Amino acid sequence: MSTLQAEHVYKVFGRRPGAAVRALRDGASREELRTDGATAAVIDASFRVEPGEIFVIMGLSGSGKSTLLRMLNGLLEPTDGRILFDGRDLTALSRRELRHVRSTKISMVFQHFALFPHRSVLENAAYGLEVQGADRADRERRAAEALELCGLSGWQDSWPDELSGGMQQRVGLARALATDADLLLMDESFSALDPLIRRDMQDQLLELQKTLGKTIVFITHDLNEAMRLGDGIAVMRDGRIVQQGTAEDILTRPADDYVASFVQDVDRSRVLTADAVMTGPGAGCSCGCPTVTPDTPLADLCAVSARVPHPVAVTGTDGAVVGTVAQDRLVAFIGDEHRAPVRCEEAAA
Ligand SMILES: Nc1ncnc2c1ncn2[C@@H]1O[C@H](COP(=O)(O)OP(=O)(O)OP(=O)(O)O)[C@@H](O)[C@H]1O
Repeated sequence: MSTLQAEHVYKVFGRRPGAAVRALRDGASREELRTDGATAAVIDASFRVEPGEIFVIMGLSGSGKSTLLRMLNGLLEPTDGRILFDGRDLTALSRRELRHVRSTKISMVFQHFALFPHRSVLENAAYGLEVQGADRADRERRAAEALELCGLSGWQDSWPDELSGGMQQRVGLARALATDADLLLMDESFSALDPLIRRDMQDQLLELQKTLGKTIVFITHDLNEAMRLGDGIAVMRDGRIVQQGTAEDILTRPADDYVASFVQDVDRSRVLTADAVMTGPGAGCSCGCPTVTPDTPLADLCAVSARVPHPVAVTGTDGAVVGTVAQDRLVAFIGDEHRAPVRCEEAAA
């Protein structure tokens, strides 16, 4: 499993990129650079993706996501800063070494499935292995395994145009998985799919991730998708990462008004879980009423809370009470209200 790290990475397109980075460090704005003919696509991006983690880079169009992703797989060279893959500086590798890393350690899954129309599903899934130079029997075996993982066994001999959009994207995913690469880079991979199929794909990715434990960087402009998938999320705006954290961090402590305006439409009851709202275990509960686990979404916690006449106990894997959630606190979190509750007479005063 692999670690990926970006250290103060900049990418400037256009005139005098080195001078533009110095100007940015001295406080110049992106607009000022633009009048000088330079576009600062990525500005001072730093993050670390741990092995087996799904790291989501989220931002609107033009915020710099794709440029950042292309630097992560060495397709673009940073104007400044370093990309470390398993501790090795990608920018310091020779072309040959970089090609080797890209074909064996890193796989990409694109938004538009990029399948070859005149190759069968199996041949499409085997494409990355062909690039690696694997022999035919090996490629077919590994591609068939990957297709099975993605729920496509039985479709090996079909042509891409016989498959629905969701299935084609699964072939794209199988192609990325077949190579055994540790790092998957997914660029808006589910954005072209209908909402229900998109949700299915997200579930399937989370399911696969449990067994395969890849290190995944996932680009999206959809905050709900980011929150469903991401162990860690970076929110980009105008080339900068304006906030990094878990879905809960971003939802409950947005770094600025921009992030706050983004999260206002998120369904908090589905994203937040019991451990975000629980307080200390207190006296616990011995009456045998229903309890929840820390990863229970608030929507499900509400259902339990409605049936229990006192705070709901949150229990760990060993059954011990690790926290409690009072109903007023639960309602406050769903309503994005963090102040202490007030009593009627105080409210009226
Ligand atoms: N090759 C290039 N030359 C000049 N400017 C570029 C180049 N590639 C990207 N840019 C600019 O860099 C900025 C960031 O673009 P980028 O494509 O990385 O954003 P994005 O968040 O991925 O957007 P989208 O979701 O629309 O792809 C934009 O202003 C874009 O116009």
